[in-house]
Amino acid sequence: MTITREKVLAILQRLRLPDGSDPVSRDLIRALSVDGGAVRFVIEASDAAEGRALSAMQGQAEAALRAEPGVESVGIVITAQAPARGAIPDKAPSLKIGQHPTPQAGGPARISGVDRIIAVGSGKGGVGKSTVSSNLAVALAKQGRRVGLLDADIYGPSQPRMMGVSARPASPDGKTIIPLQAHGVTVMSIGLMLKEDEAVIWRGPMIMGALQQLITQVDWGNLDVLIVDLPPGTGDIQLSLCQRTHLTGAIVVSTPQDVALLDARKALDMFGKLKTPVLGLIENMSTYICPNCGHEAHLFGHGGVAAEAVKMDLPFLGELPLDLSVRLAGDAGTPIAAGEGPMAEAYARLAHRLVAGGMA
Ligand SMILES: Nc1ncnc2c1ncn2[C@@H]1O[C@H](COP(=O)(O)OP(=O)(O)OP(=O)(O)O)[C@@H](O)[C@H]1O
Repeated sequence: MTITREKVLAILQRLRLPDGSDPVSRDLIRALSVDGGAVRFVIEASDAAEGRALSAMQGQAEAALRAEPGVESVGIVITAQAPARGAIPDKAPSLKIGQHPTPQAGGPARISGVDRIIAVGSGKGGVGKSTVSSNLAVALAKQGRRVGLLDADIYGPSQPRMMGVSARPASPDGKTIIPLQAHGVTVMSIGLMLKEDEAVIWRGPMIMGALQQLITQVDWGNLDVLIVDLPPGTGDIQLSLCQRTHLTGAIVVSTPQDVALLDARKALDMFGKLKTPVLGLIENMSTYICPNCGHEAHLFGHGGVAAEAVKMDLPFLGELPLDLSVRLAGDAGTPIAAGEGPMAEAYARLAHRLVAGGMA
């Protein structure tokens, strides 16, 4: 007898809270994972008082789950956010971006009209994940694919600058958000909904709500592939995206440096735990060729990501050189892949590989 995520949710839905509602409909269950017979999840209370009130339910949930055939262990954690009055906005910005996520029945959902979704992640920040996302999106569009780019880096959205878009997306009916178009790609970023220089200080549920809105409220149209530029690390956004959205898979970007690789391994471990297939690894800032003398240098080392891919039995998708033109193009809002030259060709090869493999 095996236990499934759906079965766990059905059991939890039978429990009653003091107000007569159940924890699933109240959207209190987070990070549910069912790994063999091990069931783990977080009950998220809105404050400490609710957390205390919910601790009775923790025992009932554990007893109900343990009684279920196939369940070997149950791990439940109650978290309660301390209210930080004044510091954290309760109200979301316009278009109500940043609401609490609504409960979602069943497993990860597909986006209607979108054939594939690829998440681009990294363990460490600054390794070029956003650069790879935008250039890959543009390179795929150049090969005739219908491509969307979602900037899910809520804390540091960089796609508006890299893709050269700044207009606020329209919402004729106040609900659907019309994404922007740039370099043949349909683009949406939380950065387009916020004022420039405005810091996002949201609690986990609001962040997850914002992500859910960006995915479900944006009119993505018909896409062959949606590229999702994740924030660095292994936090709420990654968890929420992998658990709520049906992903084709994830690509992990790293530099060959040991410290970056160390963090990349954590990202790979996270995708493994969340059962998101890893489509492959990319080595960015691999080789530097001096524009004056042609000397080839390896500022962050070389080949470390390819070696890691072999070790982990994962596809190595390619290496991208460190090249000043990449940064300048990104800063100027026209990804290097939109033009011609060796870097554009490197991205074209990467895009071709994904298309040939049925991944994009
Ligand atoms: N191959 C490259 N050659 C030269 N510069 C690069 C290359 N890749 C990325 N960069 C530059 O490095 C900086 C960091 O890149 P980027 O913002 O894409 O990284 P990131 O991993 O998305 O960072 P963050 O952690 O902020 O999300 C940017 O200025 C970008 O232009």
